[in-house]
Amino acid sequence: MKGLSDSVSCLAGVGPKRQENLQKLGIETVEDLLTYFPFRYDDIQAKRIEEIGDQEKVVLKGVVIAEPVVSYYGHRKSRLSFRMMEEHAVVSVTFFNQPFLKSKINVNEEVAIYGKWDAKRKSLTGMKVLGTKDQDIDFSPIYHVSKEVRQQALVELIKVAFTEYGDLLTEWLPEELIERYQLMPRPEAIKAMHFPKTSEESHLARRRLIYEEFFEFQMRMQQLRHQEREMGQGRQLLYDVERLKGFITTLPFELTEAQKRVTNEICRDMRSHKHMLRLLQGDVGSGKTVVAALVLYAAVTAGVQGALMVPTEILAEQHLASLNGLFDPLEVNVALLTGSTKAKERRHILAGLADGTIDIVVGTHALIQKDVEFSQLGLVITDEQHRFGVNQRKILREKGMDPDVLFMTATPIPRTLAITAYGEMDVSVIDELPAGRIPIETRWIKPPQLETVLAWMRTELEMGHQAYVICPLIDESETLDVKNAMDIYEKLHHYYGPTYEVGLLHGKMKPSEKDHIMTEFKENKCQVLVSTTVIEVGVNVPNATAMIIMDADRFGLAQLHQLRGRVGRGSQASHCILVANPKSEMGSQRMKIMTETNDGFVLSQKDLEMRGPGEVFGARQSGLPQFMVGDLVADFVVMEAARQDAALIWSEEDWWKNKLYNGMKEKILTGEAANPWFD
Ligand SMILES: Nc1ncnc2c1ncn2[C@@H]1O[C@H](COP(=O)(O)OP(=O)(O)OP(=O)(O)O)[C@@H](O)[C@H]1O
Repeated sequence: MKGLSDSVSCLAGVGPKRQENLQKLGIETVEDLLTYFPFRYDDIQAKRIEEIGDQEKVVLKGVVIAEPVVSYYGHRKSRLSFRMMEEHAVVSVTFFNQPFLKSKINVNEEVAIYGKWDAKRKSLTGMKVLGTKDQDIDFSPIYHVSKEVRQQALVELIKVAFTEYGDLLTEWLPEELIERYQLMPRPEAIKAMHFPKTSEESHLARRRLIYEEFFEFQMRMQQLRHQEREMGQGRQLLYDVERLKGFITTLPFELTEAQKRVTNEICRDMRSHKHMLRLLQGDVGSGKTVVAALVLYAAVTAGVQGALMVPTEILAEQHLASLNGLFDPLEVNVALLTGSTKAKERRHILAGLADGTIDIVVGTHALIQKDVEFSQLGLVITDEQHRFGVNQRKILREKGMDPDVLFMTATPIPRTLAITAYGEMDVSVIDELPAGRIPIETRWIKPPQLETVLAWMRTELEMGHQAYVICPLIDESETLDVKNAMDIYEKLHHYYGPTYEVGLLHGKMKPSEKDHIMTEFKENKCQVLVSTTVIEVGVNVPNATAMIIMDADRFGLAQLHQLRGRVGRGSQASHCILVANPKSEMGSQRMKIMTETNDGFVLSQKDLEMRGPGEVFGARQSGLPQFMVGDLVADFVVMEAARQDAALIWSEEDWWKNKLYNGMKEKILTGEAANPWFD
């Protein structure tokens, strides 16, 4: 029988290769495909020519006013040019190497052209001719795609899926909620997300799906809490206070008041019968790693093992080194387990974890693989909680382990938002930086001043310091980002070489290559590191005192703050230069705020205030759960409503016995989460 959980390979035109490519986008079943929503729409009506930024991709509609001309040059190269009258202005359009398009361009006829805008020349470099009658020129959905799966192909496939499976889509939200919020029915909303007829319709569809997504999330957070209670009492970890105090006296610095406070909060949880489910928040550089070390050590003195899970191998190694440094005077056996741990070493570590001779293990997801057994796992700490979620926790439980769990994040989230976003989790905050830090000085410059900055950076390098140059996300496609980073790398290599070594780090590199270049940078064998945002989380190179962030307006405030936190980690004065030419007033404001404050909480509060509901597709804040349709910040009100609705339902005893909730029972109690929000 046909079902939405059928593999996409059941669809006409999907062979093994295509299936594999879709899988890379996270699309395995027909339902995955139908709910693979566009992240924005190209809305051509909205823009006037004066508002289009230079090099921005747009669709322009107009009447062709001069016969198109094709001229050939070079080896099989051609240029097709014509002029069209847009609403108020004459625009010249050029297509390269597509002479055959000439037949589609007729004088006095209306055309719609998708292309890149050159603001100075008032001309458009065409990329596509669109039919003007087509409704989709107004609302062309734009999906996150890959090199192998293109926009158009994806749209066609979604159409096929709708024809064959569309009528199997069902409603699961309770009637009372649909009525209360006047929500569009689910099947209709899903269809309108892909093929909206009007902007109004697309708005209503999004509204419905945002609520649905947040509501499911909140229902599952409640479910987690509920299971927590069902599980009954957790284990008390009776740690040795004297040994812990002794450890604190060996630290090379005095703990801040905030560090003491959160350590107490966590220790209290460990000592109690309750399972710990706590989020530790601290601004970049606030000293979370030390707190992690303290509580891991506490767990060890209670006779159990601890695990520290981090998202990348680079970070795992770095944390291992920090822990080993801190534990130096103590008898603690710490091991490292990642995807690249060699087989023999791995066997050795697994044996040590199973027989309890290893006290603490630091690692990546490799830690929760099937064959990893612990003797007595009592505490799991995960750094950057969004990468480790409910599902992994389930895996640990299924191994017969039920450790206390502490999530750590460097994203400073305003408290109200944190409570809503993390449902029922307890939250501890380190809201103080260690004394003696020199605040990072942040400056904002326009691209033409870059030369001056590069010259200034040379003086930093001459003082023996190191620098980061961060390249932005350019496009939906990672390939272009990498190319951009490479261009900048080439340029700097030319500029600083051979006196200074320039390195390149990007997401497409193999883990071993990344490790290699990171190590070179740490050991100061390379002085300038050009990088895409892969370095964002947690890298600690105190000798790096300068950072240049290219096209800084493409990043969200929270992300800029995270990036900036990579400098200013030592005792030297540090600088962060934002290179940006923002196209909007809001963009300029954001750059300005960055230069005015170093306080992550202030920044995230500002971010929250500035990002009105208008900017629904805005850059997502890192560190928060990831949603497919909703935006936690812009749609905060919806999230809060969903939280209250879910809490109310769970407060009803055995709500699943209520017939009105039949659809929801299936979805929440038996189904898998549609979106692993924290992964
Ligand atoms: N109380 C303290 N006094 C002085 N230095 C401290 C203190 N606590 C931590 N440090 C130092 O501050 C630096 C940053 O600490 P740590 O790496 O733990 O920060 P973090 O909160 O994990 O930051 P990030 O999220 O940016 O990685 C480290 O070099 C650490 O040794």
